[in-house]
Amino acid sequence: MTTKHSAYELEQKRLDETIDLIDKEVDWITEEIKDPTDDYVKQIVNAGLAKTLTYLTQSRLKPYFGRVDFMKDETYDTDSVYIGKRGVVSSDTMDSIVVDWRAPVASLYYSGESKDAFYRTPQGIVRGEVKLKRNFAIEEGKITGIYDGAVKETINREMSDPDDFLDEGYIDEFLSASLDQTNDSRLKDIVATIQSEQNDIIRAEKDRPILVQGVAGSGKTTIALHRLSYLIYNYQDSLASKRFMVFAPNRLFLTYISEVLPELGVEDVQQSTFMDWAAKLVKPLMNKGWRILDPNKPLQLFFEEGENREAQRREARHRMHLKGSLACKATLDAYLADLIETQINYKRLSFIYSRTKHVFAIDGSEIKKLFMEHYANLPFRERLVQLRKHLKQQLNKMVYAHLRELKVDLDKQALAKFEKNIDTILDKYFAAWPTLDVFSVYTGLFASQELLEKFAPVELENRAEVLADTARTSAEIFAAERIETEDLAPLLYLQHALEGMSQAGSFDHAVVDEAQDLSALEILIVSLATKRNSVTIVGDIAQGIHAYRGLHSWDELMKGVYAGSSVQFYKLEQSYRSTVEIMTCANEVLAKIDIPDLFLAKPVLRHGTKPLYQHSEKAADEAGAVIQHATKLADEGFRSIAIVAKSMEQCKKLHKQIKAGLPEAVLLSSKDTEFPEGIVVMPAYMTKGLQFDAVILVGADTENYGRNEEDAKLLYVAMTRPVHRLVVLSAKNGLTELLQTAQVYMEQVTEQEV
Ligand SMILES: Nc1ncnc2c1ncn2[C@@H]1O[C@H](COP(=O)(O)OP(=O)(O)OP(=O)(O)O)[C@@H](O)[C@H]1O
Repeated sequence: MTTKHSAYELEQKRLDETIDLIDKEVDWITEEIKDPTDDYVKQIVNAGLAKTLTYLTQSRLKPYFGRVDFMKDETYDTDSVYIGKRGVVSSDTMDSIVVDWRAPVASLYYSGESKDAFYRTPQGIVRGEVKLKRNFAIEEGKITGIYDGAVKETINREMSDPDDFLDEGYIDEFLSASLDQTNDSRLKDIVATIQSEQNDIIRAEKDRPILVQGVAGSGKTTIALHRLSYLIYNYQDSLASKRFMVFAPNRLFLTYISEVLPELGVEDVQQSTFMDWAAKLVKPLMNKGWRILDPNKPLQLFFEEGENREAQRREARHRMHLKGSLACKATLDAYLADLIETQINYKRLSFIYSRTKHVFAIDGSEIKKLFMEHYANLPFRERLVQLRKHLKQQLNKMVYAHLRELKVDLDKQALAKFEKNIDTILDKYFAAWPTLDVFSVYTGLFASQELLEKFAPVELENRAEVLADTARTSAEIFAAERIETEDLAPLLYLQHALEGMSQAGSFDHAVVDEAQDLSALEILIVSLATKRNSVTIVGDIAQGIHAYRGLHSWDELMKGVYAGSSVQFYKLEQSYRSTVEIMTCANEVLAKIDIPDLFLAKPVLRHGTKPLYQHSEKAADEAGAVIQHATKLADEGFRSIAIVAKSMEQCKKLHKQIKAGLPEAVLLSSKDTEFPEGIVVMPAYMTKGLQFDAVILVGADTENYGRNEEDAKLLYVAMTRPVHRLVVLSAKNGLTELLQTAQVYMEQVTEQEV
């Protein structure tokens, strides 16, 4: 396979030549930019050259990872294209020595076709046949592996049902080799091993909503970021990466992903949680002295222990669910329409011209029609502006016609006075119209059961109870001059309807990661803030741990937010993160509950050791087991180890208990933004989206995880975080029922055996 490959000599020669050429490029660029210059244009050129120089210097000993031979239908010529992280062009000949992975022709390397292959260029589609797909493992300028599997794989797939391959967990040799090498759990670029179904998403059309349901570890976060890189490379004239936005669930996660961004050449994208971004926009709308409640309060309410919390949880669930739904949008729309219909007195607009006693008038019904129908698609405030403009023009026209009739020739000054008078008349007319302030309209509506009952859609499930709970508990929150994070999206929607959202269309492209955590209304707001619906929304319904908020089915977006648009839905079922042994156990958990639209992960064929399971009779012994396992895993060389308990309270307690035995363990909370290597202790709900070499799951017992959807999903999230090792610990009354069948796939150990 490696040095014995028949093409080894030729390929090594080609690599040596490429390195020589890069060295020449490095020399001339170094020479070119060595002297500082006052010439502004040259400064810009030099800055570009300096970037190229940095990349060439870093990549010279590994300038590419793949090759594709393509015979064009038109000419029957076969070109060999070498593909790397960035393109390399010889400045002597202007030949492309290495092609950037994002270039149109490079899609041949990733797409599954071999015969009837094609790629798109701005000039049109180029068709032909892929003769060879070759992967290289290169270290320090030496080829250490040549893999020609890719075309074989395609042919095999063509011959049998592609699903058979997925069922078998098919994996090509090169991918297998690169996954095996993973001893660093940080997010990294995957340009050398992007799979065909991932490539389709990365290269999907720019101006349409892309929705991706991908199982745990299927590469959703990774490919969403690669898509940004692809878009910026191919549309640099119309897109700017600083107008890209990545929404992710927490600040820790943002730090986690930001490390891969420079690798992908998109380091200056904006990143935020939806809440931080929305809060910034909503604050100027709020009354003085009002605050936004701590977003962690609901998590604690739902995941922390506490007595008599059931009623409180039910009310909160009703309220938060309604505020994130499209039913909320419908309620706001209906209320606004009613305000516009009933609160505005569409009076006749008239005035008398004192000189002639002529009455100029526009009928109230005409004004109403203009406002309610003609300008219906504009925000309220804009409608007022347009209506006023229109009325002024109409009055002016009438006045001029009248003056012409009377053959009165007014001088410039008199005309200006006339116009001023019309302005005064209009000022008076509109002064009687309500101002409809966003914040008061919203708080007024949601604190009133009567108004909610009047305007909420009739088909709302469990309507009476939901509306009563929502109005009563919202009124309580508002009375304390607070709003909660669930109020942000409805407030922004109302701002959009009344004033026009201040951030409307401000992003060139937006990525929503872990989209199952956002509500349909929040996703609608992201779309309103993004030009031409250019959004990539990735998530996994099976990892939706918030029963009280978030998406419960993709239909909420497909048939709701994006109904009537050219939305594209993709499914990723192959999982790349964890070993077969870990994923088998995790899948057993999901099988215990009944989730509609469930997508089970198919792990790639990467094997490891069985997850370990240890039960401690006494709860106090569990901490000892944690220390023992964590120390052993660290000794084995695993660099990132997460100790995961269900709640923050439990984590704090555990952290204290293990401190003496594991002084290096760091307790992470949702306020943390740094993501340290080594041993961390964190609650399960915060592990979402992250990955670790090993996870020690503490307290996997009946008391913590009941057989219900919420707990099962939370457990699943925690179990799908490790790349290599999983240890499950239980105490008290034994292993949770959710793991009963998974137990056969785990190796049970005792304290002495660890
Ligand atoms: N084509 C690929 N080649 C190599 N590694 C891959 C590939 N696709 C995904 N991976 C790896 O799989 C792991 C999981 O990727 P990522 O975190 O993007 O998945 P995810 O779908 O967002 O996961 P989750 O929903 O569980 O948070 C990462 O280590 C990533 O590098």
